[in-house]
Amino acid sequence: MLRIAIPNKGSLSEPASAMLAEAGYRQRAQVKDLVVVDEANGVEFFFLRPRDIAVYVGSGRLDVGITGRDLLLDSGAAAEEIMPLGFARSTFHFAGTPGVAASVHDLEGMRIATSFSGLVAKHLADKGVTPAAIVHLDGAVETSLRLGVAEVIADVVETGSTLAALGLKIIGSPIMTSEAIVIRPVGAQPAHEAEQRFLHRLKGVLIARKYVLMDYDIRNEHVDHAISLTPGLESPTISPLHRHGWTAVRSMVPADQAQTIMDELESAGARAILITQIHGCRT
Ligand SMILES: Nc1ncnc2c1ncn2[C@@H]1O[C@H](COP(=O)(O)OP(=O)(O)OP(=O)(O)O)[C@@H](O)[C@H]1O
Ligand SMILES: O=P(O)(O)OC[C@H]1O[C@H](OP(=O)(O)OP(=O)(O)O)[C@H](O)[C@@H]1O
Ligand SMILES: [Mg+2]
Repeated sequence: MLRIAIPNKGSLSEPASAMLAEAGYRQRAQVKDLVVVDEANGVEFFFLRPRDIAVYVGSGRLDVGITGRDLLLDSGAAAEEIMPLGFARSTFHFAGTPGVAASVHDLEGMRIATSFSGLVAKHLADKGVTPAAIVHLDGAVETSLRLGVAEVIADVVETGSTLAALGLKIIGSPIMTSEAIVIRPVGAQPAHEAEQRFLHRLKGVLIARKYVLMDYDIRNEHVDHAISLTPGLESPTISPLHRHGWTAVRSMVPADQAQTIMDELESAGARAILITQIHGCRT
């Protein structure tokens, strides 16, 4: 059986489970369930702390896992990213009270509080900066400044509202950008047929979320122009309409551009333009 690590809590947990359900896998009946066996798909899911997932996968005890890119780098585990999943997007920054530092080089000799000590230590070493200390905290890192534990923090930023609420400013450029990813042990090949199927299913979910299906009718002489607006992933489907001189076109288009493309098709003479949501996909 393929053994997969899934986050049991935090920002990664719910979207990861939603994606697996969309991919047709059995999910937890209770939030406290630690293991779910999906016999039909040859998969066993282990619900683990997001931080521990890279450690389990890096050790080879589990075949694949879903975690954050920042957590993978922070762990230093011998696991590698094989697929980005597009949720739990964030950036990772240094921050402090206004004026405390302008760039990473000003952090020399300062105390830096973070939940990502491995990631911060590596980044500072790469930049040739030696802090006085990296203070490891489990969370609520922003509060550490007010309590005098550190001069600067390094933390996850999504909307920036936590920093803004405390009057803190970002220092320098982002240390990294992160999102949920699939990982496997460094150098491992897909061990099981079930692993290939798992990756294909997730890829299918990503495409189904990103695209919609567009149908429209257009006069034959405008087909070439219309197709340049809706080229599809490979090639659009073209069928003759019963009404003479007209063609029906079906194509996949990026969901976030669908309305603009409809405007352009309408101007190009297309009629009966329909959008249908895609519930599943294999390319
Ligand atoms: N506000 C956020 N928006 C988007 N992604 C986030 C946010 N906070 C954390 N993450 C991402 O979630 C992952 C951290 O997961 P983890 O579950 O350890 O922390 P968490 O989501 O902050 O949960 P908690 O702090 O409640 O334990 C990282 O990849 C991080 O980039
Ligand atoms: O830029 P924002 O949208 O404000 O999001 C970023 C905040 O979200 C996370 O905190 P979380 O709520 O997980 O608490 P934690 O600090 O205890 O991890 C992160 O650690 C930041 O504090
Ligand atoms: Mg958090």
